[in-house]
Amino acid sequence: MPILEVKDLSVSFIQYTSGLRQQNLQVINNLNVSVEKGEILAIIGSSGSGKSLLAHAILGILPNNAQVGGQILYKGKRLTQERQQDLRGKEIAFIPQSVNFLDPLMKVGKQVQTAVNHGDAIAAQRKAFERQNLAPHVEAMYPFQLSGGMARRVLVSTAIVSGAEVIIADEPTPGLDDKVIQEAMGSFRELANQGKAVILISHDIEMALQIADKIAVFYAGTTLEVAPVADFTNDGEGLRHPYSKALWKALPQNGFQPIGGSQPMPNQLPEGCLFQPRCKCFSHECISNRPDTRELRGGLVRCNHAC
Ligand SMILES: Nc1ncnc2c1ncn2[C@@H]1O[C@H](COP(=O)(O)OP(=O)(O)OP(=O)(O)O)[C@@H](O)[C@H]1O
Ligand code: NI
Repeated sequence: MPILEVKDLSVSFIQYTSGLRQQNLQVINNLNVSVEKGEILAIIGSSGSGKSLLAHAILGILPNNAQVGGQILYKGKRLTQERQQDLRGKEIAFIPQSVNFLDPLMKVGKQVQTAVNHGDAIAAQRKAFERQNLAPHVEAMYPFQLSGGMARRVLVSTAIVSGAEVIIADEPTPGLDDKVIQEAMGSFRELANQGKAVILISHDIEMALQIADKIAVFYAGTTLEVAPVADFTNDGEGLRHPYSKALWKALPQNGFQPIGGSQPMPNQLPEGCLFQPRCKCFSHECISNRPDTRELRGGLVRCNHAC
């Protein structure tokens, strides 16, 4: 059984346009994804595809004007708002996209100590800092005194000391140098090897392929495919969706064959398949009929024609 399972998740925002007119902006559409203990699931997809919103929906930190449909299950039980509040930072830890989540007025050592749920907080913080290559004097520093890489490592330390079973990291490595990225990835692998489930959100497909066990490909607020990492090989013939194949072939080592067009905005989604306007192999059915997610060859796909 997956430790965390997202079934048919939808998120929309109620927006007020001119006067009191209401508009419902659908930003996540019937999204399905799951993660097992000991596994790293990478979520890839371009900007605006819904990666951060999925993380926020799992943690229960969406803004008040968000409406959520579908189900999120943790250990087989529905993750209600109450459970989300109880588990956040304890069993489900979040490494946010922005280092601004650090409290600017609190020394970073103290911040990490407050994330410890069991045992000696100071010892746990020091052990995590050592593991993250943060020198002992860093604990007495404030966030503004840290480099971007150090601030990231403090955030990773917070997740490590929490002892959480599910760790969700949203773009943990933007703008960092290779060495720091490798270190961060090493920490995630270590957590997975300890039996934790890690969800890693990333723009960087190559990095995701290096570290993850399973890749979810997001597009316009849904999952077009979930595939074991081993399917991203050769010509991509093991992949299921034309978009994942196109992403794979757009990588430099695969000939850098870009695809035309762009991801539709949430208020301009096509009626049928979300990828249809950019798809080379669409049929009449794809224009009128949005395919459901289905299981295929040990993965998931949302395409009328994948076989
Ligand atoms: N509070 C909000 N109100 C209305 N629309 C929103 C809100 N928050 C996010 N969105 C929209 O939802 C979509 C998904 O946003 P999200 O932040 O999840 O994208 P992302 O995949 O994380 O992108 P990035 O890679 O840039 O971080 C975007 O179109 C975004 O504009
Ligand atoms: Ni994001």
